[in-house]
Amino acid sequence: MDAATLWKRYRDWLYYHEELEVYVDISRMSVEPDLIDHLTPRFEKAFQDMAKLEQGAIANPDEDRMVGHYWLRDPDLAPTPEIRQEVIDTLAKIEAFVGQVHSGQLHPPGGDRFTDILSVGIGGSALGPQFVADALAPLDAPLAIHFIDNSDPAGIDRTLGQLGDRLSTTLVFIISKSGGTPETRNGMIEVQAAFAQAGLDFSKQAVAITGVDSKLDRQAQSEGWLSRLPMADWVGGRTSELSAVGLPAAALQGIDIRAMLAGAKAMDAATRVADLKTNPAALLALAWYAAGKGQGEKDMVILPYKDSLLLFSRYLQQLVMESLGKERDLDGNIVHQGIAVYGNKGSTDQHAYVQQLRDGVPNFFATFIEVLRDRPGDSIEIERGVTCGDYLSGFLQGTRQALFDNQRDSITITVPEVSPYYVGVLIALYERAVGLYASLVNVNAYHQPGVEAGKKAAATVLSLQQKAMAVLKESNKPMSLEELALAAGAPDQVETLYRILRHLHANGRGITLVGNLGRPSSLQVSAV
Ligand SMILES: O=P(O)(O)OC[C@H]1O[C@](O)(CO)[C@@H](O)[C@@H]1O
Repeated sequence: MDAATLWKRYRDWLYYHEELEVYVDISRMSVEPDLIDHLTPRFEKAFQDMAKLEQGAIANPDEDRMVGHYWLRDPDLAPTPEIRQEVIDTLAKIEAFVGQVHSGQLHPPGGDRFTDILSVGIGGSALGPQFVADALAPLDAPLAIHFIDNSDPAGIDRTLGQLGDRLSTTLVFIISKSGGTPETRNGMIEVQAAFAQAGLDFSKQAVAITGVDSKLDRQAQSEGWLSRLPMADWVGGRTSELSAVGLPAAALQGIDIRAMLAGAKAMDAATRVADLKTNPAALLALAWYAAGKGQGEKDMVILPYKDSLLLFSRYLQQLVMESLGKERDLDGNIVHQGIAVYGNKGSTDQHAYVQQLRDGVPNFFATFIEVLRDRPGDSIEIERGVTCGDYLSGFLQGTRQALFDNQRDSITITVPEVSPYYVGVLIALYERAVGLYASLVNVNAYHQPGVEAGKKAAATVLSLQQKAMAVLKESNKPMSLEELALAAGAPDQVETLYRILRHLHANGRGITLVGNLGRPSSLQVSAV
């Protein structure tokens, strides 16, 4: 394509929202006019689907739930006065709680002020708060945040070690919509044990953020925890950052949550427009469709050229992959849908995997996130007339060009700055794009049946471990793996058993393994 044609194409496709000061450029994506014609009726349906969802339709038929994250930033859109009031009351409760913590009215038993937050949660109950903290928390945040988002003992120790003596002034958030996620439960029990060991009263420093009347909610109530903040049934984990999941921690760190909500609300309005070329989320959905032929054939590589947006790709990974990665479509057909998402940040990635993006397997499209303002205040010149920020900007343009020259497509999203408002804008933009794309490819974006399989299998493994240990304690002679599996009632689970025993052995957990560890059939196992 010659320069004049490309420049025309750029101008034809460029989306700019004057009030929001946000640009979306899909001119470097191969979108054929035929595709637009083909998708126009589907987009009409997608816009209608989103309108129905915002009006309170059951958008998640499997779970018989409404999907209402849009109401969080504009309660007037809520489908009933009760939900509207629920949103307003929860925000008021969050702000009152934050005010009391900041003023010291709510304080730990052993100090005047809380100094830290320890946020325990996983998936949607962690990724939003992590992204927002990394993007926006000021260096002198009133409270510093730490996360436990896994069942990894060493990871938990590391986080607790970082807190050290400040555990006595740490506010603990246990965040789980369902209130029953094992990793979060495990993290909570570990933290409770650390409190007990330090002679501290966990309940005086703990806050439950969970669905009303969940197991966690009931526990917090019966143990008299410091506070309980409600998660609405109609907010999904991966769209919960602007709910009680993300707002309390953000506000405690001194982040302007009203600005985050305002940014999301403004982007919601911009993406409500039922017209493909003037709706930035629809443009993204169209570009994704064009790249992967509506079947996720190309991965989405997110390249924010700003350090503070580093975790955006991890956040989007859940939002996009848990929403779109589905075996069946809404009619029950097997479709194996999804778009793989990964990314890090530019220009750092230019010295890592951009080599493959430029020259290697062409199985992706890139999304550049450009931030116009380099830093608050002026920059020094690195060379005559050139700043560090000019370099970053040049690297972005250069990589975009180099990819295009080698037939690698890219989208560019441009925002003026990284601020609470624009984090809200970006979250809302992608939430809507995912909703629209899901409608284009006819999948339910709001359930996650696939996650259950791994959870069930893990429960089976732990149950086998308990049975095997019980058998070993009863037995007075060493057994082979096959004998033990048979005695534990799982003759076809020898490999699983071998791996369980190897792990127990490595941790000195009451078994002896004699034989060659690399030759399972040589092993004899007994209880210590
Ligand atoms: O907030 P919860 O209920 O603990 O769930 C955490 C995460 O687990 C999932 O349900 C998947 O297992 C996610 O969808 C969710 O964000």
